[in-house]
This record gives sequence, C-alpha cells and structure tokens, in this order.
Amino acid sequence: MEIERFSLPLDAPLATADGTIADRDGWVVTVTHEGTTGIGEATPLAGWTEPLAATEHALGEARENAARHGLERAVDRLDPIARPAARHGVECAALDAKARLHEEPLWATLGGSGGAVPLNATIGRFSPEETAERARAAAEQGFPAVKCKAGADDPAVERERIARVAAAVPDAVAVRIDANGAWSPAFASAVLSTPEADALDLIEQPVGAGAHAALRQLRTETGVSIALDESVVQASDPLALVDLADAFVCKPMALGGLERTRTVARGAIDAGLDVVVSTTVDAVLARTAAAHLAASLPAVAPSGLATGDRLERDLAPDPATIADGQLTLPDRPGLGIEAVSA
Ligand SMILES: O=C(O)CCC(=O)c1ccccc1C(=O)O
Ligand SMILES: [Mg+2]
Repeated sequence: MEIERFSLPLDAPLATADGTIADRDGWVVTVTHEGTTGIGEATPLAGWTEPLAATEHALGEARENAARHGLERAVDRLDPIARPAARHGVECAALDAKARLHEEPLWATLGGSGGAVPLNATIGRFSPEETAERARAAAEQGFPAVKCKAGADDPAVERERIARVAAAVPDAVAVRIDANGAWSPAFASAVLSTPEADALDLIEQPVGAGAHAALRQLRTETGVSIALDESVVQASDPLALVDLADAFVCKPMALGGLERTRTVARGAIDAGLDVVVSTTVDAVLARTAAAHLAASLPAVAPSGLATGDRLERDLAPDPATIADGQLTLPDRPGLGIEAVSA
C-alpha cells in the first residue's frame, strides 16, 4: 500500500451556514490486489470526518496491517465511524482493484446496474438575489435540482431566498435549501411554516443533528420534506432515523466508505425515503467513487456530485461527463481513472 499526500485549493470556496470550505487536503491510497492496482482517496473534512492527523495515523496503521495480514484485514480494522475518511480511502482502493481484476465498472462490483445519475447544482451561501441568479443559470444548464445554502440570521431573508429562487427556475426544477443544522427550531418553523416553503422540494438538515423532537415537530407542522445529512453522519445506526425524514443525504467520505454508505442508502430506499448521494467536495477519485455508488442504487434523487469545477486543480482528469444535469460514467473497469498526480 502506498499513501501520498495532496493539497487542493478551491477556486470557488463553498460558503455554508456552518463555515466556508476553502481547500481539501488528503491522501491518495494505492493498493495491489492479486496483482492488480487500485486507487482510493482519503479526504477528511473537519466536523464531518476524523481530523487530518487521525486520518494520517490510521492510514499508516492500515499500511502495516495490509503488509502483515492482507488488504481485507486492513480494511476491516478501520472503524467506519471513528475513522471514516481513512476507511474510505483504503476500501475505495481495494474495490477499484477488485473491479479492475473483474474487468467491470465499480458500480457493478458494488452490486448495481449502472445508468446516468441526475445531479443537483450546488449553490453556496449568497444574498437571495444572487442565489436566484445562480439558480436560474443552473436551471438553464439543465440541472433538475438546485441546492442552495441557507443563512441563519433572519427568517425573512430565508423566506425571500426561497421565493426568489422558486420564481427564477421552471416549476420542474426542484428547489432545495441546506441549512447545515444552523437553524434553531423556532427559526426553522418561522421559515418553513409559511406559503413560500411550499415551493421547496426539500429542506436539508434544518436543525442540529441531535434535535430529533424538533425534526418531528417540523415534519408534522410544515409538510416540507426533510432531508438529513449531518444527522446521518453522526448516528451510529443511521437507519434508526428513517422515521424522522423523507430523504437521506449519503456522503461516502463521512460515512466510512462505499459499502457502508450503500447499506445505509439501500436501507433508506427500502424504508421509502429518497436518497441523495453527495460528497464533502472531494477530489476526483472520491467524487467518481460516489458517482459509481449512486449509479449502483436502484433509485437515486438528484445528487450533489457536480462540484469538480470548484477545485482549482485535481488529481486526474474527470472520467465522468456532466451534461444536461446528468452525470455519465465511462465504460471502463473500476473507477475508470488511470494516472493520478497528487
Ligand atoms: O451536496 C452537494 O450538493 C455538495 C456538497 C455539500 O453541499 C457539502 C459539502 C461539504 C460539506 C457539507 C456539505 C453539505 O451537503 O452539507
Ligand atoms: Mg448538507
């Protein structure tokens, strides 16, 4: 196993109600499985995964475990809840190698049947006017959904944001707002218990991850669909939360890898929820892995995988094509990514 550090600045930082993401630092993991090479990515994000130093330490241990006990044991020993990014990196590399060995795309190795993935445009936190302008541009590019980041200062501004965005896009375009858990229950109900909120496809993480009573109340009081993101990441058993939500946002880097994320996503789908696959604004290896995961699911709602253009540079050319609001994976084995430069 080889571990190589990278540091990628964003030329379009992502502002949220919970802070701004300006760069992504992580490791490219390269493994060999039965003579075939595979690559993966471990890109921790503060608040979403273990801290960077813990990822580095866990990857070092995994390298030793792989040398001593084999790759499978090395993956098994990485705790998906305590060390999600490290486990994602090593597991992704192992799955890429396995898929290449079987000469099949990663979505097939994950147990799915492939197909294009519908996308949401990701719009950071801007004024209501600018959010609406960006949403209009995204709709013109063909995105079936726009996901806009909320603020947390004034419910009237959030209502105005929703109204302006809804007016700026055709009815067929789903309008989503992500509050990143920053709203109080009273703030959330002041935004969502209003006619403006009828235009929402869903509200993502309106209140903090532990605020289960508030989530229950919002759902009965407002009728707005609720998607959980931080709540899914912070739960030791995410599927215990299906009764609190209409949708789950599933981020493989934060959930400890593709297999656990697929289990959570399938469980949510079986329980009647929508599933949105997203990343922590990962580099191309993890972004493409998340796209394979999305393509492996029986159904996926417009997903947050159109973030590659935020990175000033990337680890390799993006093998997927994005057109008309959809992502199409290449018909190549594994992730479909060859040379990587960290
Ligand atoms: O889902 C998307 O559209 C893009 C990714 C995104 O919004 C995000 C990126 C990093 C950390 C948290 C989040 C989030 O969904 O809350
Ligand atoms: Mg979110």
